[in-house]
Amino acid sequence: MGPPVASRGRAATPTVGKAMLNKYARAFFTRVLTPFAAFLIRRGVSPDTVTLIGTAGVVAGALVFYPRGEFFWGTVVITLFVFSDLVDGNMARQLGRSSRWGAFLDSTLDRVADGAIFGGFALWYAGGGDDNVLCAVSIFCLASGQVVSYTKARGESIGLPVAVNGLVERAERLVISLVAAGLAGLHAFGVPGIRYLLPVALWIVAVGSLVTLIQRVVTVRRESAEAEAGTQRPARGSEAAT
Ligand SMILES: CCCCCCCC/C=C\CCCCCCCC(=O)OC[C@H](COP(=O)(O)O[C@@H]1[C@H](O)[C@H](OP(=O)(O)O)[C@@H](O)[C@H](O)[C@H]1O)OC(=O)CCCCCCC/C=C\CCCCCCCC
Ligand SMILES: Nc1ccn([C@@H]2O[C@H](COP(=O)(O)O)[C@@H](O)[C@H]2O)c(=O)n1
Ligand SMILES: [Mg+2]
Ligand SMILES: [Mg+2]
Repeated sequence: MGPPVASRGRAATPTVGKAMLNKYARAFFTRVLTPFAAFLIRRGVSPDTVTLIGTAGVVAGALVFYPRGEFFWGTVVITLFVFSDLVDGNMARQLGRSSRWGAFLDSTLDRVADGAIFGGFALWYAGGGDDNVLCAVSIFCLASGQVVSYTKARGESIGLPVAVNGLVERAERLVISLVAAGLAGLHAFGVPGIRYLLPVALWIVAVGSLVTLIQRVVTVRRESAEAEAGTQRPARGSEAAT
């Protein structure tokens, strides 16, 4: 087994097949957030500090507000902190200090933040939201999102490129859910007919995550078969010798 293909995180991510947001929105937000990242660097803040505080803010916003059905304020708090996930890497790159540890910390805490967001939805539907089906859909979104990310991490750890990102990456999962939750939260301010956006978004994320999971598993199976065939193919001329 060779060394992990993508052990340094984003630099090794294949550019083909990137999902739309990661392809286009990331470049835009990089331009917008670079001055802020530079400001934090000048103030002596480290990328790891931004990663940790950003995750803590997302977790707090999700678990304080969502289980009570306060979707507007929960989404406002989460949105304030979630962009730290783009700022930390930006700071590391400006400092020339992108590291394996940073990639590990970033990805690991992404999973924590996602767990809190979809866990917050599940807690609402298990309690005051009183909807077992939507509670189950929220749990499915939580679990499938984690597994989707795991497929890439595990595939790369066994030396495969995993050259597919799939239909619904993390950025899509977050944008679809958070935009819908923020808008659904306006129901509390008297905006009619809007609270159904969150259930619709959760179903979209659930189905999209399942499709993405299948895309990634199929890719890893193909790449794995190609890699095995490559290593098991007899050396040239060895057939004649036996
Ligand atoms: C009047 C109504 C008011 C409503 C209140 C406010 C609403 C605000 C609504 C939404 C805001 C959504 C913001 C979401 C921003 C997400 C940014 C982000 O952090 O994305 C993370 C993503 C991935 O980062 P990484 O590369 O660090 O992570 C990798 C990833 O997790 C992999 O997982 P996988 O994809 O495989 O499942 C792991 O495998 C890997 O380990 C890990 O490293 O970053 C990006 O992809 C970059 C693109 C970001 C795009 C952001 C787009 C934001 C678009 C719109 C926001 C504003 C919309 C406002 C609408 C308001 C509507 C009312
Ligand atoms: N504390 C951190 C966080 C991130 N990195 C590096 O940035 C990459 C992720 O970039 P994002 O734009 O998606 O945040 C990650 O793979 C690391 O290389 C870091 O070094 N320290
Ligand atoms: Mg990050
Ligand atoms: Mg991240």
